Amino acid sequence: MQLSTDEKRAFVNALEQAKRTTHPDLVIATRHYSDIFGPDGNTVEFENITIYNYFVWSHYYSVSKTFLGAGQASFGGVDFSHEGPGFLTWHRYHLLQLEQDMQDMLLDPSFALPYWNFAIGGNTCDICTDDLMGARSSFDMNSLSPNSVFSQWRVICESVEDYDTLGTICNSTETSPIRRNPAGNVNRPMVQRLPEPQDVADCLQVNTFDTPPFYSTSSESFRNTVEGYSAPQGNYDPIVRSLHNLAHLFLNGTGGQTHLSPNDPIFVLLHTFTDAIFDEWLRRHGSDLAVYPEENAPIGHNRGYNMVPFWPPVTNAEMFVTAPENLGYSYEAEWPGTPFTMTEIITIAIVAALVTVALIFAATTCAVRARSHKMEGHQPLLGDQYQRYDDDKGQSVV
Ligand SMILES: O=C1C=c2cc(C(=O)O)[nH]c2=CC1=O
Repeated sequence: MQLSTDEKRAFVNALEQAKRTTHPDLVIATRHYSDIFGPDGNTVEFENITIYNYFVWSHYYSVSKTFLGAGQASFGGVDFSHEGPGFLTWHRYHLLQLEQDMQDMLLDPSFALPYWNFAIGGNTCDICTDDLMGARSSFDMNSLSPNSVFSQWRVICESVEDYDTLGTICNSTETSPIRRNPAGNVNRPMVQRLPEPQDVADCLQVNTFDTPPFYSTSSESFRNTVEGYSAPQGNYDPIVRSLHNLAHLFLNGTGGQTHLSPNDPIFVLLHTFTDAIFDEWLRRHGSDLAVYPEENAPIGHNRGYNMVPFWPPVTNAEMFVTAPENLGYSYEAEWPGTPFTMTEIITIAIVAALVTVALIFAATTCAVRARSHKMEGHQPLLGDQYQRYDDDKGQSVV
C-alpha cells in the first residue's frame, strides 16, 4: 500500500512480463521420467513454460500426488511444501527463485518483490484495486475487473483429476480466468475476515520453531501457527484457520485452492509477508539450526532434505537463516506491539508509584532546603541594625 504510483505500475508490469516470457533455463516434465521420450522413444514429453507459470507449476508439483509411472497408482498424502517444518523454508526459496528470474528478465538486479500486510482485520482486500492486484468485476462477484491486466491471465494446473486419471503431470496449457471473491465464502463465516494485527504479535511470541509430530496437528509450534492450523497463540485447534491459511481462504477462489493458488498473483504478496514474519521470528528467537528437526518430519521436510522440485538442489537448512545477513534482502515492516500481561501491568504500576513517591520526596526536600537558604539569605543577623530596647535606660538604641 506504500508503493508510489510508479512503483505499483512497475511491479504489475513486471508480473505481466513474467507471465508472458518463456523461462530461459527450465522446462517442465509432463510424464513420468520412464516415459519422458514418449511411446515411440522419440517424442520429448517436456515443455517450455513461462517464468510465472513455472512458479505456479513448481507449487502444484510439490503438493500433487507422486506419479509412479504408467499402470501404477499414484502415491498421495505427500505434501513437500505444507503441513511440516519445510513450509517456511520451501516458500522462501520459491519466492527467491521467482525474484531472481524476474531480475534476470528485467536486467535489473535491484528488482525486489514487495509484500502485502494481510493482517489488517476486516473484510476488505485493500490491494484488490486495478492499480495493484485487480478490483472486483462489477459484472461478476467472482471475477476480476476488466481494467486489471490480471483479468486477462489464464490459470494452469486446473485439471488435477484428469492428470491423476491419465497418469500425466500438469502441463503449460492455460485454461480459465482467475477467480476471486474476497470475504465472499457465505458457507464459512470464519474465513470472511482477514487476520488481525494482534495475531501477528501473538504468533511471534511462540518460542518453539516446530513441535512433534511436525505436522498440521502440531501445538505450540511457531511454524504451524504462522501457517495457520493453530490459534495465533499457538494452541492447535482443528477448526481454526489463521494467518497464512486464513489469508488464502479469505480470497475464496483460485488463491484458496492449494494446487492452483499461485495462479492468483496475490499469492506472491501473501507469501512475502509470511516470509517477513518468519524472518522477524528468526531475528527475535535466533536461527540456530538445532531447533529445526533433523528427522521425523514428513518426507521432504527434514533439515537436510532437498526441497522438491527445486533445481539445482537446495535443502531446508539453507533457507533457515536470517535474510538480511545471509540472503541479501530485508523487509521494511513494522510489527504490532504486544499488550502487557497483568503481572507486567502491576509491576509497572508499582515501579511508577515508587518513582513518583521518590520524585515528590526529592522535590519537597529541595523546596524546604531552598526555602531555608532563602530565609537565611534575607534574614539579617541580629545585630546593630536592629533596635534593641534597653530596659535599664528606658531608651532604645540602634
Ligand atoms: O494455497 C493454499 C490454499 C490453502 C487452503 C488452506 C486451508 O487451510 O484450507 N491452506 C492452504 C494453503 C495454501 O497454500
